[in-house]
Amino acid sequence: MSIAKFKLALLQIAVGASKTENLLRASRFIKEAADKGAHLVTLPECFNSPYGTGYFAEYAEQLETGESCLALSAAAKENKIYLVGGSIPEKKDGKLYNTSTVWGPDGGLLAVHRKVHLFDIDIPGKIKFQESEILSPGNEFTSFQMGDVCKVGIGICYDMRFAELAQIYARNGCKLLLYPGAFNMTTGPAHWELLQRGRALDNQVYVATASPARSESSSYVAWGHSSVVSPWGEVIATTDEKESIVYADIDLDHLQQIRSQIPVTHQRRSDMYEVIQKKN
Ligand SMILES: NC(=O)CC(=O)C(=O)O
Repeated sequence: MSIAKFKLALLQIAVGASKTENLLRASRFIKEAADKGAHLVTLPECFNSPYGTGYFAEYAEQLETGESCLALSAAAKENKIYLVGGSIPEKKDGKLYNTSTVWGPDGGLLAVHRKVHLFDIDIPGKIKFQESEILSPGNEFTSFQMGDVCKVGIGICYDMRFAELAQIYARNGCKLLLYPGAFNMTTGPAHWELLQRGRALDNQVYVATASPARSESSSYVAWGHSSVVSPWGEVIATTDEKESIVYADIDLDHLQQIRSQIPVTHQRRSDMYEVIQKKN
C-alpha cells in the first residue's frame, strides 16, 4: 500500500559570500529537518552563492565534480531523505545555468532542472534584473518520483509565473510542485503568495516555495516567506523573512478528496482550448 502522507521541510537559510560556509550551513539545516522527521527537504534558489549576475560565473560549478553537489549527495545519503538542492550556478559546455539538482536517499542524482524562464524584469525606480545577461535557459520539464509516494514537479523562481509549466506538470501526474525561489522586496509582497495559491488552486496540487532568508546588506534583498499551499489554495505553513525551517504534512488523501469534490480536471473543455506540451 502506498503512503498517503509525508513531511516536507523548506530550509530558509541565510546565504553569504563564503561558499564553504553556505554549504556547511545547508548541511546543518538538512540534518535538523531530517531529525524532525522530514522525508523531503528543499533548499532555496542560489543557496551556495549570493544571488546576482555578477556572482554566477565565480561560484559556478560542474555538477559532476563540484563541491556543492558532493555535499548534497552526502547529505541526502547520511540523512536518508529526498533532497531538492535549491539551485546553484552551474557551468556546462561553456554556458552558465541556474540549476536545481534532486537527490535520493541513497545519494544518487534523480533529476536536474535548469531554470527555463530567465528572470529579466525592469520596474523603473524599483528593480532591474537581467539573468539572460549571463545565464542560458534550460529547455526541459523536470519531475521526479519519490518512491511510490508522490511525483514532484520542479521549477525555479520565475518559472512559477508561467501557469503552463504547472499545468503540464499536473497533467503528467505531479501532486506537489516545488519552486526554490528568491523573490524581492518589490515583487515578493505583491506576487509571491498569490502565484503559489493560483498554481495550487488551478491544478489542485500542493505548491511549495523555498527562499533564502533576507539579508538587508545583500545587493539583492530576498523576500523570504517560504511557504506551502494546499490544493484547496490555503497557505498551510509559512514564515517571515528570518532564517527558519518550514514544515508541512503533504496529505495526498486530502488532495484526492478535493479533486473528487470539485472535479475540474474532468470538466475541462478540450474541444474549446488546450495547453500543448511540445517536448519531454
Ligand atoms: N528571482 C526570480 O527568478 C523571480 C522573481 O523575483 C519574480 O518573478 O519576481
